[in-house]
Amino acid sequence: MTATKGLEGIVAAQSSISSIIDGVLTYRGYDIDDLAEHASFEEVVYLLWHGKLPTKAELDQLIADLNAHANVPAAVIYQMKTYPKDANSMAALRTAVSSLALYDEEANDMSPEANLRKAIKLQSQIPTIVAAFQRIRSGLEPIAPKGFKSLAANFLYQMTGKEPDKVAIEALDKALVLHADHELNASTFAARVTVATLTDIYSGITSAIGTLKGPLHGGANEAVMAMLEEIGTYENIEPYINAKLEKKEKVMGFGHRVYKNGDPRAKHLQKMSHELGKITGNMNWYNMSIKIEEMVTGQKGLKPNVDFYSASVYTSLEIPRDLFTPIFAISRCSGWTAHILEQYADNRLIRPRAEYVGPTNQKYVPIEQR
Ligand SMILES: CC(=O)SCCNC(=O)CCNC(=O)[C@H](O)C(C)(C)COP(=O)(O)OP(=O)(O)OC[C@H]1O[C@@H](n2cnc3c(N)ncnc32)[C@H](O)[C@@H]1OP(=O)(O)O
Ligand SMILES: O=C([O-])CC(=O)C(=O)O
Repeated sequence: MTATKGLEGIVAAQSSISSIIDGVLTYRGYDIDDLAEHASFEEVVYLLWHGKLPTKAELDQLIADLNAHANVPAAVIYQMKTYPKDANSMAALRTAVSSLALYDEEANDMSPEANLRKAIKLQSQIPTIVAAFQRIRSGLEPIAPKGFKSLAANFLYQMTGKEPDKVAIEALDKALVLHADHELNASTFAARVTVATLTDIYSGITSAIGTLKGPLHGGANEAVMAMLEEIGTYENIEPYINAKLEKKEKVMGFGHRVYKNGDPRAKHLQKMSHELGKITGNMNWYNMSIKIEEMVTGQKGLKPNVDFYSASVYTSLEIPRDLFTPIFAISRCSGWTAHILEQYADNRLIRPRAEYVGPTNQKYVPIEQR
């Protein structure tokens, strides 16, 4: 038995949800480029869950269901008010989502119908939790969702209390489409491993959120913005990036386990970053990002991943830096739940082996002789 570090190249599941073949990403066979240009996030959620694009009636029903379930139990909001004001945003989300299970009477009902209903509740309540977290720590009361036709619009409204503008809604909606699913990434794998024990969907999503939080995965978008802010000015880029590369430190937002010739989502986010920079009149973060890309790709051959340009996109939308990864979770909830439903439908416990490399033939030594 020989281990493969990080399970690189190991095919660990069959799935019909998304694929990465020759650098092309598809959701249910639809190219991400096509979906990014034309589909709304709600259409993508339907596609991931049901394997087909919705009819107008099916889409309207999904939007109505999402709106109907978007209110979070009062007890969860009450608990959130007791979180430390400087709580880590992903830790807060993980804790709040875990506690949703306590107030859902069908949390442990394993029927496919109940699991789909819980997927709808999670998809609509995670944005409410993220927006409530932002308001509570700002000393404001959480706001109930307004019943907009898009989750992006509801979320922006619930976070700011203002009517969101069209540009912001469209940009966030596209970002949600781009982040929705990604084959067997670490957080989706964590979700599948968790529910393959036949535990409940809330446990699976709680595992996934904890996994997405790390800077090698979803946490990288926040780390990219922290790096841009630390660099501060265009002139500082060269010395900063050169020093990092010389020290063999990672530049956040670059590299990928699967894509070696570039992440197909990054070009969409780069374009959005450019357009939003022009609209807001602040091209600084975009220009800095382009320069960093030139250096990292030029010197290391590493290409930007989905997290790199999403940092400047979210900053242009005036979203606080530590909400970038929670917003990733809002989107990826659709993929996580699709994978959980797929896992339940044809389940087998996920239990690989480890290659043992520790000492052998040890003999117990009584404590007074050690
Ligand atoms: C949504 C997402 O999860 S997308 C990924 C988000 N994560 C990041 O952006 C964090 C920065 N990137 C990375 O840490 C990695 O590229 C990962 C985690 C994405 C992929 O990791 P792996 O497939 O395990 O690649 P690994 O870390 O082994 O890197 C291979 C080589 O490239 C180098 N490398 C990889 N990424 C980077 C980077 N961002 N900056 C500098 N060097 C890098 C490594 O140092 C390593 O060099 P070596 O062979 O000289 O030791
Ligand atoms: O697939 C991965 O390893 C990480 C990633 O890009 C994602 O989850 O979107």
